[in-house]
Amino acid sequence: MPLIAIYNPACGDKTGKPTFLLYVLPLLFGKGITVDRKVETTHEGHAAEAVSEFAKQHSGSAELTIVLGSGDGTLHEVLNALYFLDEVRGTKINIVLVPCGTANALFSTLFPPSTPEQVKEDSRYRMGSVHALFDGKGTTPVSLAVTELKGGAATGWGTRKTLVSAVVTSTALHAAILNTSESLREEHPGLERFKMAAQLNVKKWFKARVRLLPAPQQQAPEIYDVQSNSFIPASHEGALDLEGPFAYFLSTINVDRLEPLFLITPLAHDIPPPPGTCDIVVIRPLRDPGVWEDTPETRLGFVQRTWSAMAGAYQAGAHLKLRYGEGGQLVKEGDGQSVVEYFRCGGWEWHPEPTDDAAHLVCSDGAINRIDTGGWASCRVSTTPEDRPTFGIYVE
Ligand SMILES: Nc1ncnc2c1ncn2[C@@H]1O[C@H](COP(=O)(O)OP(=O)(O)OP(=O)(O)O)[C@@H](O)[C@H]1O
Repeated sequence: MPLIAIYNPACGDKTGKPTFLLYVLPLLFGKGITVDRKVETTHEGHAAEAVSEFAKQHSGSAELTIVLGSGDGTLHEVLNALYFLDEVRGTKINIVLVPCGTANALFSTLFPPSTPEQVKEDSRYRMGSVHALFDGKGTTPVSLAVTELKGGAATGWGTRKTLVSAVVTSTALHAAILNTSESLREEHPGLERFKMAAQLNVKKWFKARVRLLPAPQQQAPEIYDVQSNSFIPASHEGALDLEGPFAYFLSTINVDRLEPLFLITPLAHDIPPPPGTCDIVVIRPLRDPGVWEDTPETRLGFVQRTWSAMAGAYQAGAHLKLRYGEGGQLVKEGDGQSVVEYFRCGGWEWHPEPTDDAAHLVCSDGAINRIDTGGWASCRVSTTPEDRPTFGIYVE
């Protein structure tokens, strides 16, 4: 089976190159596995170029293997390059994932670490996917969310850009954090840059309207009900509209976390999602009984609510229990409004208010894109993989 090994030497704490030279390539060699091409990426987009060229050369192969040393961003590049390539329609793409990035959301979901340091320091743990290849284990399918950025009146109404995500698609605070964090990468290569970026953006509210769409097998989008610990229909039929403003709007597939210990969508693990669905976490400040309007004061006052929810995600998903108590304080029990709304459905539309520039950012696995003024974004979990390649990751 054709096999390409690619590593990004610049991602995370820049250990991709020594990891491949000291561990991955010798292990493959020791097992007699032929590496048809080896690529050290030299620039953004290089991984996409390399896999596209390799796939074209091996057009017609039923399967291709990619040994990838990266974070979620380079994986995103690879998936986007191959998803749209005619030469690999119907091809099974098997990925051996070696975590070399900053957050490594997909790897740490598939291989939950016992400590956050394990992803950086435990070389046996980091080779989990490599060993799964050796052991002849099958691959776990990777679901994909397809996001279309639609133009506005000034730029034409059609689809301006299509993005494929395997981890996260978000707007609002999370997209703002990823946008800011890129400028901090050089000085702060570790996870701390996401916390610094959060500090800089947490006061913002994002003006938009959302439509949640049911998956093919759902009558309606579903919402998590903490009392019954299950998902229940969120509307009587069809789509569900959510009015903003939003503090947080984020959807995931394949993962329950965005960092080894940041479990933002923990139900993706606890209540396994049916095919064709994504998990969505929303925070809307106007659900707070103490917030009547959008003013600089209410935005400032809400900051602590958002921090509490984010802190809960770091405490094994405790944010799902947070609700507004009678005195306005946050509590973990009772029947007050939940701070976080947790949905499961087939996709969503995000319609930003044209005047709110910050609401126009869309994050797709860490890559930041901008919706045209007057435009909107449509995200759907892919349910028609027949005319596309399929992707799987080797997991122990
Ligand atoms: N040699 C290079 N120099 C600079 N950037 C590169 C190079 N090779 C690849 N890139 C880019 O580096 C970016 C970051 O990579 P990646 O997302 O995999 O790591 P990360 O951001 O550290 O980890 P994570 O996404 O898990 O937080 C990608 O957008 C990729 O295109």
